[in-house]
Amino acid sequence: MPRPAASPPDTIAAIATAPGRGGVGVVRVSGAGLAAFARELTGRDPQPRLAGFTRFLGAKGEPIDEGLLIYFRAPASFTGEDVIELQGHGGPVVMQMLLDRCLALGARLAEPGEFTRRAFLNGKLDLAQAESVADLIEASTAAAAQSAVRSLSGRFSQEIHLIKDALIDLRMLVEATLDFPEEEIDFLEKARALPRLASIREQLEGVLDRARQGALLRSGLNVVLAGAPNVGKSSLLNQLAGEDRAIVTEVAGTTRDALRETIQIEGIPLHVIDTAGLRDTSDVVERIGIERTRRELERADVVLRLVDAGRPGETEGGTDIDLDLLPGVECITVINKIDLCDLDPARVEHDGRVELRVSAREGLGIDLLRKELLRVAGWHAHGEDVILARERHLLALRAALAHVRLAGDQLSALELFAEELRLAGERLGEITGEFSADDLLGVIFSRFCIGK
Ligand SMILES: Nc1nc2c(c(=O)[nH]1)N(C=O)[C@@H](CNc1ccc(C(=O)N[C@@H](CCC(=O)O)C(=O)O)cc1)CN2
Ligand SMILES: Nc1nc2c(ncn2[C@@H]2O[C@H](COP(=O)(O)OP(=O)(O)OP(=O)(O)O)[C@@H](O)[C@H]2O)c(=O)[nH]1
Ligand SMILES: [Mg+2]
Repeated sequence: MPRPAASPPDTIAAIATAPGRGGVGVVRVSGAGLAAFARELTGRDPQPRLAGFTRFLGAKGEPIDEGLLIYFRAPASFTGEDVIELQGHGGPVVMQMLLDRCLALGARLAEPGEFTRRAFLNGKLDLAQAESVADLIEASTAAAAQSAVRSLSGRFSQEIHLIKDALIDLRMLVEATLDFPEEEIDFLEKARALPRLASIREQLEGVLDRARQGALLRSGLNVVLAGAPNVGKSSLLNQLAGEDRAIVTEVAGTTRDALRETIQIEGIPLHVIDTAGLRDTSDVVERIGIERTRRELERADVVLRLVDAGRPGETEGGTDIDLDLLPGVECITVINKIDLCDLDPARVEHDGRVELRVSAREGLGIDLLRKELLRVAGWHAHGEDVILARERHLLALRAALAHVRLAGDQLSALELFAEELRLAGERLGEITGEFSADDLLGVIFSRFCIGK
């Protein structure tokens, strides 16, 4: 929703391309009256939305660089304000000189996310779309990027609007009936209020489920490899990563520091953490490493508890993980080194606990392990359906669903029924930014990179 601006906005500028050297670099400027700004910079009048080859001039008319200038006249721009882009040669020094020139012409340095924030405030994007801009830039897998693009195009927002509209329709009916109390019961029948409420609930549940999948796609899972020394944790990390990342030796106590490697399975980022083997030791360095293992275990979503197939009970002075200390953490027991005792790769389940038999060194049973990781992660979605949600969206969806469920319990008190529907709609409005406080916007946009 566009908001009226009190006074003309400052002109902001930033280098929009990544730091470092590249073929082309872009300085972006947004504000009011930028045609004059462009004239000072190039010595000629810019043509809206035409990329013109020009020289970019310094204060004394000396050339800083030559490149393309694009002038987007408000409101037809990314931010909805006048925007100019200086597309110059992509070196850090020349980019900084172009930026300094813009600052000298009256622009100030943009804050992180400020261009996108202005796009939001000018009604070019809603809040969920603005967030998806950052998610797209940060996406660590192609699947996550595709989901972010769908949100950017407004698919997620549209679904939220549809549910919100259904809530409003139902509420209007209820409020109309409030004036005729004797007809309340009739109303519920005639307006098919209950089936309509049930349908809204189902839609919300569906969106929430797909959003949970998206949250997984967005942030991934922490998978911690833990167990006694020498059971093959580092070998398993290397096998999952497909390259030699961790040092592997036959010496117990090789890994000292936790090592983190992000892999992906079907587009889900998994942050696999190799840790120091657990045992009582007098070695100072190793003790600190083991302390770190325990910290990683506390942050884990999934623990792969490794055991040596040849010596299942025995831990070479090592200690096993105390699962009781890790409530809510999924644990998969991985029996490693099956090649040494003629076992086949397998997935075995007893007492609800899953055990996988693998050989990290020979690469046996690794596919089973990958599948199992997806299963415990709760991944069951198919590409198109996933909504790349943030924690903020999940909270709002859950709260909206709770209000819709409460409404179902309030059929004998229509005022309360209507109030729950109103609250549910309000929570959904938070997602698209219709009811967002300034401090929330501050938090969201400050996490963007500069120039975005
Ligand atoms: N050079 C360049 N590439 C870029 C961007 C940019 O700002 N500059 N973008 C920055 O993120 C993204 C593209 N996003 C954009 C979104 C809207 C408009 C824009 O001019 N919108 C106008 C006109 C639309 C039209 O003609 O159909 C508008 O919305 O009114 C431009 C870029 C990615 N690529
Ligand atoms: N035969 C066989 N040997 C393995 C297998 N996995 C690991 N090993 C060997 O076991 C030894 C220890 O492997 P690592 O991966 O370093 O074990 P770790 O659990 O990381 O050990 P620490 O870092 O000391 O805690 C190495 O000699 C590996 O080659 C396997 O599947 N089969
Ligand atoms: Mg190791």
